[in-house]
Amino acid sequence: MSGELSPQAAPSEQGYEGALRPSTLAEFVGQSKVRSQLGLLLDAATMRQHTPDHILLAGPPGLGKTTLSMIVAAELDKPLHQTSGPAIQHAGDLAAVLSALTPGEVLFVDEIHRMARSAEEMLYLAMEDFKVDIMVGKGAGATSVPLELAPFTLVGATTRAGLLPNPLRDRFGFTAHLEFYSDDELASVVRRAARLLDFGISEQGVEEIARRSRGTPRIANRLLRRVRDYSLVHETPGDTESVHAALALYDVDEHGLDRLDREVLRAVVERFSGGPVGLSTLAVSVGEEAETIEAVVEPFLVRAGLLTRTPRGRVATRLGWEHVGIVPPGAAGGAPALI
Ligand SMILES: Nc1ncnc2c1ncn2[C@@H]1O[C@H](COP(=O)(O)OP(=O)(O)OP(=O)(O)O)[C@@H](O)[C@H]1O
Repeated sequence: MSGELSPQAAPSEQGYEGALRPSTLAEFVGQSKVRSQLGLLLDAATMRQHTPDHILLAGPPGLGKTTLSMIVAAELDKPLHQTSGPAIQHAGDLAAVLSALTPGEVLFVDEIHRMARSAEEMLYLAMEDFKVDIMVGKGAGATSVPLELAPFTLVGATTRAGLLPNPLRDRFGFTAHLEFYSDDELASVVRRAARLLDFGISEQGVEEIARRSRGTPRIANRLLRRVRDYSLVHETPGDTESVHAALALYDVDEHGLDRLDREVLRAVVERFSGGPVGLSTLAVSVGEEAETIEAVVEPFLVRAGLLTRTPRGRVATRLGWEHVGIVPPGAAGGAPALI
């Protein structure tokens, strides 16, 4: 198995990321509901010999959206064309991609919520009727020429499903909401990756990495690679001590919070007295993009019970205060106004 990951096959860390991707639905760990729903959709389409409905994958980064798009193409035995919303800035960019698709091809558009409006409108017709109208010429002499497309399946991925306009969202026949993974599921991801990387790690080491991976397979794989580096350089076994030492070096705390998670939580508690604080104010205060805070940091802090979102802004929970090492107001016997 480690032959797949030989230096020739994967000369870089990015290569390892790709090599660790499961390539079938059966190998894909967790998300059991999504797996069965997707499996049924693909099986039925194969039996009918039709292209399946368009698929929208929604959820925080690193939960397997790109991996699932590759699996969809592999299960259908069709080629995959990958692009992303930010790469489609004009309707013409999309027309070029769509007109080059072969029958049954799977088109993966990552960050689909960031596609240009003009392209979105072209996509509606393409998704529904496998047609686009191409504008030829300029000004008063411009004419629209209809162009037939090969039937294709669009797999759109978004970290912010709420930003998709309704007409686009409605044209997907199936929407999968990916959830954070449980510690047990992440332990399976780590075990599988360790086997592929040919790295001997104790069961306690696996569980410790799983616990600190913010519910996210990409992070689990990344932490495993850092522990593997640590063991190699320090000539230590892949045990809990190596996991603790490596993760301490990379600022991952015992709950899996990284530097940015802690900074956001600390800002809410220390600078805004626990909140409520608005997203943009919070983003400025930690010097990060509001979108990163909303899509990457918050979902995990909310899930970990450290932060809540209220109509008036973000509020640190009692656990959140305790996590940054500050006694919440009212905790010593006063009237607690905390969640
Ligand atoms: N269910 C899973 N089982 C095993 N490994 C997984 C699973 N999901 C994701 N991974 C691993 O996590 C890594 C990240 O997954 P992927 O790139 O598919 O996430 P993503 O949701 O597309 O993230 P982003 O939105 O940031 O592009 C992959 O390299 C893959 O090895």
